[in-house]
Amino acid sequence: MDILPQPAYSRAPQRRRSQRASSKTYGPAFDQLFGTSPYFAFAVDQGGKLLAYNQHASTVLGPLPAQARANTLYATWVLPMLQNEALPTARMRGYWRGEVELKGVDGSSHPVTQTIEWRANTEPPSFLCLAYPLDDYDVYESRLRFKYLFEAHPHPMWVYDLQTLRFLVVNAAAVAQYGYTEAEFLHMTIRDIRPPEQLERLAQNLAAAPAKGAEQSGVWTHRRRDGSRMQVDVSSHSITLSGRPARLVFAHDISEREQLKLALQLRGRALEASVNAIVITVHAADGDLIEYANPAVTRLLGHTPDSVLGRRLESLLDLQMHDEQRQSLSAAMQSQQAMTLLLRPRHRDGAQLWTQLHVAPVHAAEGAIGHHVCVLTDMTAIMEYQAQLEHQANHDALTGLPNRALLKDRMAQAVTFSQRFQHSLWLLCIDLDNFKLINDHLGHQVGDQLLCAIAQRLCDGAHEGDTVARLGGDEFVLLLPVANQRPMASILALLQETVAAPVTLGDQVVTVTCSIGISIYPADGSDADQLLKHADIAMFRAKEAGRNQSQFYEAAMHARIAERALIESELRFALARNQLSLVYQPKVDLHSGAITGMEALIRWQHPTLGAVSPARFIGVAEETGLIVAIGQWVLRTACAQNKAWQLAGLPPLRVAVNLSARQFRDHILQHEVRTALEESGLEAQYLELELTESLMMNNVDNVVAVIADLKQLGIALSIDDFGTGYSSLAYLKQFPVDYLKIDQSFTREMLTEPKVAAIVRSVIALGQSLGFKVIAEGVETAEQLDYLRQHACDEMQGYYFSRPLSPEAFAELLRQR
Ligand SMILES: Nc1nc2c(ncn2[C@@H]2O[C@@H]3COP(=O)(O)O[C@H]4[C@@H](O)[C@H](n5cnc6c(=O)[nH]c(N)nc65)O[C@@H]4COP(=O)(O)O[C@H]3[C@H]2O)c(=O)[nH]1
Repeated sequence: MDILPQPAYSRAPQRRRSQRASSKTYGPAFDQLFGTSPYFAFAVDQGGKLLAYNQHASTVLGPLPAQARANTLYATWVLPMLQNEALPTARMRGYWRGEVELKGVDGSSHPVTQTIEWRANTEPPSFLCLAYPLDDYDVYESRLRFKYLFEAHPHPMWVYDLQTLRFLVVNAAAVAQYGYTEAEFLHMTIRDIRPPEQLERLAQNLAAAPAKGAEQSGVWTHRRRDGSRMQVDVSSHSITLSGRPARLVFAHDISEREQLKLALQLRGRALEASVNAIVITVHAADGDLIEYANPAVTRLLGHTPDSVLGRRLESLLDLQMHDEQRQSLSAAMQSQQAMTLLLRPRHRDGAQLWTQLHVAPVHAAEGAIGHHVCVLTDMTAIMEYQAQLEHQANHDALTGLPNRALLKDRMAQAVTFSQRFQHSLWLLCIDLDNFKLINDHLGHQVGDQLLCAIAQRLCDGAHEGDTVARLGGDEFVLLLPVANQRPMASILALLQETVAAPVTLGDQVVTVTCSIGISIYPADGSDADQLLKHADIAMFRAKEAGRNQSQFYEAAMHARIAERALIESELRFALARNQLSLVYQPKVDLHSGAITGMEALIRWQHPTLGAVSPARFIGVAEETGLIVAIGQWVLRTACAQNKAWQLAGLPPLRVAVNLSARQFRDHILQHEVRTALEESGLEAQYLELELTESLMMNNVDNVVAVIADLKQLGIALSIDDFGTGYSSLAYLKQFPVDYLKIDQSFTREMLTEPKVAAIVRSVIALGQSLGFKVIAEGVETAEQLDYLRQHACDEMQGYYFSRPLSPEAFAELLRQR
């Protein structure tokens, strides 16, 4: 094993011939190989008889006595240990190596490393013994060093022949780590432990092998016996082994280290690439200081990582404004456990953020907390979105006012407050009058703008603590929590004035009034729902009472609302269930007494409610829109009935049908009228439509256009309830009407109220001067009849002549006359 630094005397090997004495018995090959070797070389047979020895052995150990040479070696050069242990072991295993002391003939002692190889194929079979002298202490010590550095080295080491690339010697760690036995290694070349893709690199490396002794190193992939691979850090030195150029290789398995390095690199990269700001603080006597900050810190807080090193986390987060958060942070940094906090740090530019801070303590080897890993997640967008969602859930999208949900919440708080401090609480339900008309005529955009403008005005007038809410549509609510300290009457008046002030929307000026319903805590309800319901009822009452009014809730209103709800639900099925019918009231010429026509009046016979008068359900039908379908049915039924009477031979008369404003709004009236006439076959001159005065005056432009269309068909038109609305004479003359109908309230009072009588006379004179016929409704007495006749009223309608009659009764009346 001459990989040891060679002893001084071996550097100039004596190339003398070996003793020839035994060459015949052991063969010339021995002389050739070992004759001039600077080491001890000798061969013995199984009995210990010396077969050959080289010159170095004979020179250093001394020539053997003749009988020893002839008989046995043991008595001279070899210690008993060699005889008793080494040779039997070599015989058994093929090889033995160990340190022994050879004994010179003169009694001198020669420490050597002895290798013994069993050679079964020589004649006779023999042991080839090679020994390296260790008599020099340095050599001995380097041998020991070798033992520990090479053989017992924990990392694989080997020597390979630079020409054949064969392994010449491998250590135990190589055997253990590569999985090959030592014998297998010695039959392999260094190519065998390389994966194919590295062979070219190996070849290049070998070609560029450095000069003797120079170190070469690099990271390679090696293959184990089982095919698995490992990353090895290889360093090698050129040496000479048995006179041949070789390289001593040291291979350090760095697979784990590389994996660890990769894992660390990945983690480092993850830290750098994290969208969350990550800060590592180190524990210091007077508080934790920042030791590391990733780039996300800049994105989140505006500070560069370098600029925050050595600072405190608390100062980085700039939490001066938030005492409580500062305390929580300090508690988290002192806690032994991971903690998560919601904080409001400040960006370097002053912007307030929302962040979630997760603080995790890192324990040092001794167990104490050495570091804290602090992860800051930007929650600003999430929190803002959450706030936005909350706002959306609690506010009206159009006006931004609190919606019903938030109003109820505020009401619940206000009720609690009022209970505790014995205050009263007012709830005002404000509904815009005729808002639907504005929407329909001016468009939804203008409608929306108007709602926003009204919302703004209500807010402007509200006191601190009041809530202005929008419940949808044109309905606003005002919650006045400490109302008993305020002059409510003036508040209501001011409210109505505020709403009614003209609003300029683009190039239009819009004016809208409102109806206000008021409920008061605790008198009108003990909770939000009740108070809202009752304010709503009162608001409906205000609307019924003629709009632009305010109305306080009264218990009786509740019954009316309940009845209205009942009517509404039942009316939906009235048509389909054939519960509706028409009665006809004759119109009579005041001069001739002849029947000139009849007004068709609707009747509803309900199985449980009985006969429901039009006064109870027409208004509901108009509000719910059911009047459109009901109106169509009335029109078709009246036309069909009139035609049926004519076909039955009765004198042709004109049937008058009442129209509601809603029927005008849907723009299908002309179509409906034509269809009713066509289906029934009735000529247009036998149909009259009665329009109320307020209907005509509220939609002048639209009504004028529709009336012009209808008049072209040839039908007659009358203005119903004349005198109850606010007719403008300027408009009146635009309508091509045939009749003015004096409202029955005037007929009823004209004989007792001189002013009413004057109105009646004026209407008659006005109508006739405009070319209309005038008909008085509700004539019940002969006196009324006389008065009307006296003042040249054209026609009358009333119980005095006849109540409304069923079709059969009406036909009978006609027949009798
Ligand atoms: N006290 C008294 N009343 C008299 C007298 N003569 C007639 N009346 C009643 O006066 C109302 C006249 O009808 P209107 O003014 O058009 O007033 C009608 C009309 O506005 C509406 N209406 C009735 N039928 C219809 C319909 O088919 N369509 C529409 N849109 N409204 C209708 O309902 C209102 C009430 O109808 P009715 O209850 O049938 O009431 C009828 C009639 O029965 C009298 O001498 N004394």
